[in-house]
Amino acid sequence: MILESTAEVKATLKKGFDQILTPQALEFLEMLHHKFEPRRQELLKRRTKQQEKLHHGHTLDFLPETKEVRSSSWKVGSIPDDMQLRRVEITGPVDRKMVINALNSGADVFMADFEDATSPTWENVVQGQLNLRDAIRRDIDFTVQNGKTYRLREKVAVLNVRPRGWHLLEKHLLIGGQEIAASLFDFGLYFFHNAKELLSRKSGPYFYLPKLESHLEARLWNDVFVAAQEALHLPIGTIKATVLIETITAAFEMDEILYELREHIVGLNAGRWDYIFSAIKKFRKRTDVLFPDRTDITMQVPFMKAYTSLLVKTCHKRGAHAMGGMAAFIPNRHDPGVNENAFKKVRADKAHEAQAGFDGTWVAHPDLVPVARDEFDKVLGDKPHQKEVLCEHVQVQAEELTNFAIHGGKITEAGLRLNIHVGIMYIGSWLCGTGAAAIHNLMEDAATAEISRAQVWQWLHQPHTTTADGQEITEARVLQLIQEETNHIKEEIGLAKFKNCHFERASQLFSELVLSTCFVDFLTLPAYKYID
Ligand SMILES: CC(=O)SCCNC(=O)CCNC(=O)[C@H](O)C(C)(C)COP(=O)(O)OP(=O)(O)OC[C@H]1O[C@@H](n2cnc3c(N)ncnc32)[C@H](O)[C@@H]1OP(=O)(O)O
Ligand SMILES: O=CC(=O)O
Ligand SMILES: [Mg+2]
Repeated sequence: MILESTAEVKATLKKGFDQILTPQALEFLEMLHHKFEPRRQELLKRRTKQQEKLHHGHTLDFLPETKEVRSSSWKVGSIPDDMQLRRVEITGPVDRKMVINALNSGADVFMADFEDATSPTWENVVQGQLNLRDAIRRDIDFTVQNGKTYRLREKVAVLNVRPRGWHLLEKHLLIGGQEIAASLFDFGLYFFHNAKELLSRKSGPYFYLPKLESHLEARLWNDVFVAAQEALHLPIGTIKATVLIETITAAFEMDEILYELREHIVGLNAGRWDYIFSAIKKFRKRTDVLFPDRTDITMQVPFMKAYTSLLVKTCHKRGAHAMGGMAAFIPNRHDPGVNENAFKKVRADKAHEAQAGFDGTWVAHPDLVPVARDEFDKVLGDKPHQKEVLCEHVQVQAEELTNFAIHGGKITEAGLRLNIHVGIMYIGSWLCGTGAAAIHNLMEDAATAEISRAQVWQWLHQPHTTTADGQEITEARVLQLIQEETNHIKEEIGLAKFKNCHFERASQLFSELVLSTCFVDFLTLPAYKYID
């Protein structure tokens, strides 16, 4: 029986978009939606229930019901040749120039990002698919106003794609009147159009999976992969994925996540920024857990060290790559001082990661590729990875993953102000269609901005929180600082940009997010209402 399609695109189709949103591709998305939407919704409800339990004093621990998975001996499946060496991975949004620059950057892998680094306007997400499709076929160029043309070099980075997380919807595609999950939209279109082409070019459909909160969410991805491969008559295991461990709940289920996806997974990545956000979010009401200024939550604090060392150990035990994360320092080609600082900071961060046993890492900017490579080369030499480092001495208990004490950490007026400034700047940029921005020489994206607004929320809603000078953080004080920082931003970027990019709305949204007694799970959920 042939069912009539119920897919409905609620947006205009720009030039070329019809080549992505073909009837066959929509039919494929429809199949994924019908098969998996009910489970996605159940899993989101499960997140809410778990949060309630944490509010009521429960803490996190390794799962008794999956003890066998942790204690038995098994390994992940085969890893394709072109995913063996991933010493340096560049990440970035999916706009045409950036895609070409990233593929040409000299990095081993390019993670094209529909998540933290992309503001998911209709234009960005569909044009992004077109850009990736063209890049895979080496049929891509881009000319800027001054006449400079961008083209692919002979040797380019291996492409991995990060679809949006399970919590987001794509409002422009309805299936039977229901908005499709953004994860299925991004994954489905990329896979449908490119899987076979990639295989013919001796690569494959490779993904990064963001913001998973449990192994059951990994199981859902695994089932999506199986259904997608079957639909295109491709062998199971064709898809390969790296899962970001960037929620504190997932840190307790790393073995289980690898196991659920064992035919498809090649590694775990330490997504440090969302991880910090998740720790704040999950424990935001616990009066014994009050996080200091964002700048004090470094990779060296106990809970971050515990999680990253457990990640390396778990990956290596199971034959998977352990991938490091993003140092936020961004160079500036016009400012040698900023450059020098960024290189120094990133070098130190990458040196730590390489020594801790990671097999590769992320950079946010092409100029950082050689810096990160250099530090990994020093430790790895000629080897593609260091999976033989088993870290058997590492013993991480639940208490260490949830030991949020930060020696010497303080909440300061400057830290409060900075969080407000960065939060509004980032939301303004996101509403204007840009999902990653250099703000005061730091890379800010959806994950880092979440930390800023979650911290202000926590400091305001935990009774009688004070800054180091003894002043209480009250609603009136936060509102005053929001007003002052909004004015500073207006001066900094100029009235025209302030108005055109809806910074007033960004400031309003930031206020709502931090003042509301009910914590909003992701800032991108309410912000999505304001973009087309
Ligand atoms: C927490 C996480 O999830 S981290 C992963 C998600 N975040 C990201 O991926 C952020 C990626 N980085 C970026 O988007 C950018 O580097 C920014 C926005 C931070 C800074 O970008 P810019 O302000 O354009 O930097 P800058 O002006 O120094 O760029 C110089 C050149 O490098 C290019 N470039 C900079 N970053 C990247 C990148 N990540 N990928 C490809 N090209 C890049 C620019 O396009 C520019 O090219 P051009 O000279 O041909 O015009
Ligand atoms: O996605 C990466 C992160 O740090 O968050
Ligand atoms: Mg993230």
